[in-house]
Amino acid sequence: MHESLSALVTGLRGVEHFEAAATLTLRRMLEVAEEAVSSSLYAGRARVLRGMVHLRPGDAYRRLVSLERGAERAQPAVPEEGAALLTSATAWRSVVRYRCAVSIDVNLGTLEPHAEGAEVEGDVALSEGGGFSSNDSRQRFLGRQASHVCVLPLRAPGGEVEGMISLEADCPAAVGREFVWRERGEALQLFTDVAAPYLLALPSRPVAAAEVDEFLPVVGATMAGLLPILRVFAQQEETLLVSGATGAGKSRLARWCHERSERRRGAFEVLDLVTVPEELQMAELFGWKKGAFTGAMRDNVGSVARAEGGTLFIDEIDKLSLKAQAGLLHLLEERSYRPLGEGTGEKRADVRFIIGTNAELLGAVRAGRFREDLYYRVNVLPIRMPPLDERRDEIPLWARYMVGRRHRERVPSGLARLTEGAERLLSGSSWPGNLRQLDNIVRRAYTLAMVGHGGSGEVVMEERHVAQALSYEGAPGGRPLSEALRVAALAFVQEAQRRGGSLDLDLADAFRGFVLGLAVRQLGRDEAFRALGRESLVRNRNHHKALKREVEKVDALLKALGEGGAPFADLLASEE
Ligand SMILES: Nc1ncnc2c1ncn2[C@@H]1O[C@H](COP(=O)(O)OP(=O)(O)OP(=O)(O)O)[C@@H](O)[C@H]1O
Repeated sequence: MHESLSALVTGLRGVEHFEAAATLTLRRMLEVAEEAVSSSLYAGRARVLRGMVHLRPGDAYRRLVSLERGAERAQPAVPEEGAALLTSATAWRSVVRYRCAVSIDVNLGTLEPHAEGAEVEGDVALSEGGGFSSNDSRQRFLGRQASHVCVLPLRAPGGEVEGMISLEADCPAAVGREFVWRERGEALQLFTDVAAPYLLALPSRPVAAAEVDEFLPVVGATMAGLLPILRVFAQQEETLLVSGATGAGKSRLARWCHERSERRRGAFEVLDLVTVPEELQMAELFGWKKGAFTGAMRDNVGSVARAEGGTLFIDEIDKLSLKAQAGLLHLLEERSYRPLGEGTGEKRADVRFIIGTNAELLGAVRAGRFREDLYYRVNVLPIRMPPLDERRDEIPLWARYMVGRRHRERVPSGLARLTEGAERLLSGSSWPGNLRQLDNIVRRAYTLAMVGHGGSGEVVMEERHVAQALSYEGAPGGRPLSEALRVAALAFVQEAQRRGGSLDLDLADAFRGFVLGLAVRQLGRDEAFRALGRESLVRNRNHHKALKREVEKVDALLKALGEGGAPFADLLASEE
């Protein structure tokens, strides 16, 4: 065992991607399981099937890898038939709750934590909140022949459970009896603990972004890591929960999933609860019959009926009233509903649900504003859309895509582009409003660029257009200056670290140059110096020297970064 453990450590030191680390770890752990089976009383009557690594910090899936026993080569993050290879929400909750290995007897529906003294859970706890209660998770295990499953927590250095490793075996002879998991539990946990720092820290292997389309036109490094999971989630019938900040692109992602599902030929319906008053939510969802309430002049189908055979995306779910929550829960559990004013009989709903939220739903549960049973019912396949600030590599790509789209709306042929400086400025800004805010700025900058455009030839969006568009963003709700500075400082530190000491602290003085350069560009020379409290420099005709000194610091920084260029040279030239 020690040999196997040190071989794992050596192997992990040499890998660069999460997928490789996960495959290596699973291979070793499956060997341990196999040895245990062959020396147990189930030798010859049990098969070790597969293992899975599943990262889920903050309660949303981040990465997923599975390895079939006997598969020698590293396999894709999610195999083609991956639809069946999801872990169970119940298993995940048990690992988070007990923070130790847990054995699951799928046929009996029991789960047993390995730690001494931890209480044993039976059917009741398993059926709590949407896991095995809906039979989906259990069916998933049964569907892939797993009778006995061991789940082990992946713990971060602070002790938080940020993922899990699960191992599956087929051993009908052991139904209701102790399987090998408990006996080898400590060893398996040791492998898990050794691998945890690598699994939790390594980036995902970049994937070919074949999935790119108008709903997900840009896939940077972070989104590339999520794509394998999204691809699997898209094909499920179970409810998908998409969380993320406002404007991050949740509804487009929901549409992307619909387009990749078996239901793509059906309707994609959106019900945004922000736009529906509480008293009308039930009616909007389920529809109504003429006379069901004052003002109901004729029959009306609701969102569920419109989405029949397709997908219903319900956005801002936390805005749902408690009454409508009860209605939705019934719908999700029974797959049936009754339009308002319909006397008897329920309609069947053949709909896949995708739920969107930018609120922290568990907080709403704790505050008593959201039903716990509904929370578990919608939290089956959770995914978090990262904010734009967590996928900054995408900013210039999105900007180019948005400019192109905007231009085509106005002029079907012809070209529009951003200058390097314009892209750099967008990349350096922060985006609390995410893609929606970026889209707004790009549109504004495009309009500004069109003002000076003669009407023919390429439209070029320059840095000054972007700067001007950004200047309108000083509205409340924008990021405070101190925070923006913190983000910039952090970027500087990270870059310095990456370059191993070649980025001198004095180069951070470039900030003054950026401030002055951008101010002159936006406000004009005199007004800029006045706004920044240096009017006297203009009066004494010292302003040119001051401007030159400061923008040279910008040039020095860009040179050190290897980017080159002199973004404010034109300001100096016009003074000469
Ligand atoms: N694929 C895309 N193509 C073009 N623009 C996009 C795309 N995705 C997002 N955007 C821009 O971002 C805006 C917000 O996108 P979306 O509505 O999907 O976000 P959301 O996370 O659902 O927002 P909210 O939580 O506020 O409902 C869009 O209106 C559009 O301006």
